[in-house]
Amino acid sequence: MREDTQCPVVELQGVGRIHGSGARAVTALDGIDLTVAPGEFVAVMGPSGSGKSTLLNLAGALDRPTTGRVIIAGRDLAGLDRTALAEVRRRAIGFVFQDFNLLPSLTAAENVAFPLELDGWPARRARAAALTALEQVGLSDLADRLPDDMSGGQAQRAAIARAIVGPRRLLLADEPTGALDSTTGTAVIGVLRQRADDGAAVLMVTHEPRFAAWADRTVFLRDGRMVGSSDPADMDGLLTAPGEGR
Ligand SMILES: Nc1ncnc2c1ncn2[C@@H]1O[C@H](COP(=O)(O)OP(=O)(O)OP(=O)(O)O)[C@@H](O)[C@H]1O
Repeated sequence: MREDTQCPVVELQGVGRIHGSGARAVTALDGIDLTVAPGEFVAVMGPSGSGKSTLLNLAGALDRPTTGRVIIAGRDLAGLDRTALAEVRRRAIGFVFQDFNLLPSLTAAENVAFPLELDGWPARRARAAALTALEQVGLSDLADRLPDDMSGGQAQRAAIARAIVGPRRLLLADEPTGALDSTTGTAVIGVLRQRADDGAAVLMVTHEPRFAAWADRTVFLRDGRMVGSSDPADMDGLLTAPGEGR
């Protein structure tokens, strides 16, 4: 057990990702080395187009690198077929997508319980875990509501509940506060912080230094390369690309 908790949950070694090919090839990431340990909360910042979502997709086994290695819970993804990759995603990883990806025909509680049921949990136990996760994000009252009847912020919180439910070791969040007001955003970041304190590895993309401040460290991307890793309070000058409004 002790040894297991020392092993990184996710490791990117010399990772590069080129989208497309030929004249249309875009180097989204180049030479990325990143390790996230159990209990560690890492923020990823950088201008639009710097490769943050690509990095998260690779760390979440949703994409494969063009070069380098991605290792999740000690398993090199290069050696896994589609079925094994899907199992790693289902069992080990919770993912909060920028556009939430809730299933429209399922209620909030059903959306949250769904990955557990896919994993063989009995329905009643999965629902109980889903209700606990919804309570953690302040959404208990909306457990039986459909995504179309929720505000953007409510849907985002349901997506976060789905990512934190169950015993997942890696939590990946792509701008999880984007649709939330400041108070709710802070509460949600508190939930992610708590997951890390409970032993999960958390990797979160954010544009907001005040949310990155909750992380143990922040890595900064620009043009697909890691250009810094430091206290978010010192990074304001790095956050905005020339001519960019953010
Ligand atoms: N499927 C794709 N096909 C072609 N190019 C892509 C694809 N996905 C991303 N890119 C390009 O790769 C680069 C990195 O994109 P990525 O979405 O990872 O950046 P980002 O930092 O997450 O941006 P944002 O903050 O706007 O979400 C960009 O130039 C983008 O246009």
